[in-house]
Amino acid sequence: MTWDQVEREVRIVDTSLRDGSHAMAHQFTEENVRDTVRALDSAGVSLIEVTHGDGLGGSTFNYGFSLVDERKLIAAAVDEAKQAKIAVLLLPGLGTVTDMKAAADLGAGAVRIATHCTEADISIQHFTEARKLGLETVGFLMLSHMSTPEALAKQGRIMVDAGCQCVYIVDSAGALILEDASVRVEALAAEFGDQAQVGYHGHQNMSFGVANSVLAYRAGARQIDGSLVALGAGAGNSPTEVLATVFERLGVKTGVDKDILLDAAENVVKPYITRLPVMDRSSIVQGFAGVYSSFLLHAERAEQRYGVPAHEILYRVGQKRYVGGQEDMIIDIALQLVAERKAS
Ligand SMILES: CC[C@H](O)CC(=O)C(=O)O
Ligand SMILES: [Mn+2]
Repeated sequence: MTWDQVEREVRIVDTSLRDGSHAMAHQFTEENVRDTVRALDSAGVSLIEVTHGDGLGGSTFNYGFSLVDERKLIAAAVDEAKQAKIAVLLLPGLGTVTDMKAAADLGAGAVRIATHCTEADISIQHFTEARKLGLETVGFLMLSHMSTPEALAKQGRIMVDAGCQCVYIVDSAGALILEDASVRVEALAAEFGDQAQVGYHGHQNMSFGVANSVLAYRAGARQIDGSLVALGAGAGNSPTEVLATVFERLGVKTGVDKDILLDAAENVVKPYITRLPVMDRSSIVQGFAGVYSSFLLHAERAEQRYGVPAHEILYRVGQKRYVGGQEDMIIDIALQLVAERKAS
């Protein structure tokens, strides 16, 4: 059975094995992937994302090397999934069309193409090629808090015209608070009508992941991301098991079995997590200052190396409005802070 045959009013998409890769410092084993996909698949989750945290081709010095080649992990996920489709993430400029074709050859059925929220035009070629490959297509407008609903709708329109079937408001920094999320979703839904769906991807840095997801659904979002045990960058994503429980309590059909997800969170994912996502000072600062969640571990490493607190580094990153791809600049900020401390 495919996801569109099951009665569901909203589709819960799981990104534990992609966004969670940031929190795991990209150290997923094949066994982690197999166990997690088996559990999600049996719970009825119809789309499961598996890739390096920064998408296809992300295993590099700048972003951090994967323990296991992501192609091996994608193949393992495809092998375990009985009903679910496996999705891969691609950031144009980091991942290539060749990487996307290789993922499709391995059996991936969907690609989620992510750009900074003002740069949708760099995704056009990738959407065109993805549709030729017969992949389901999703667009991510990352760091959506940095733009207005109207501007986001225009960027979403670029993706839809290029062949994207669902555009996400991505709260990469966990910076959106309640209406901030719903007005953005509403603007996209009004722009697309029935030409494309709208999705919502939340982070828990200021604890709004699940609440924003409910508001996003009410504003018209039909795909909502989560991660088991919130496993994701920063303070993590909206927990998949909580999304399923809350939607069931609200009487919104998701087509997934919350009890299997609750069991998977406790007994499959929690035992292998090396660093539980938490709302601590650094991740809360990320939400407040609007900093990309995946910068957290980079800032923590800079703290270890240069002796300046990660939360101070992250404040400065927020002031400078850095975006994805500027991970190496975190070191510059740490060095500046060291110099300022010496000078004072
Ligand atoms: C580097 C890609 C990024 O982690 C995508 C995402 O999940 C987000 O922006 O929140
Ligand atoms: Mn994310």
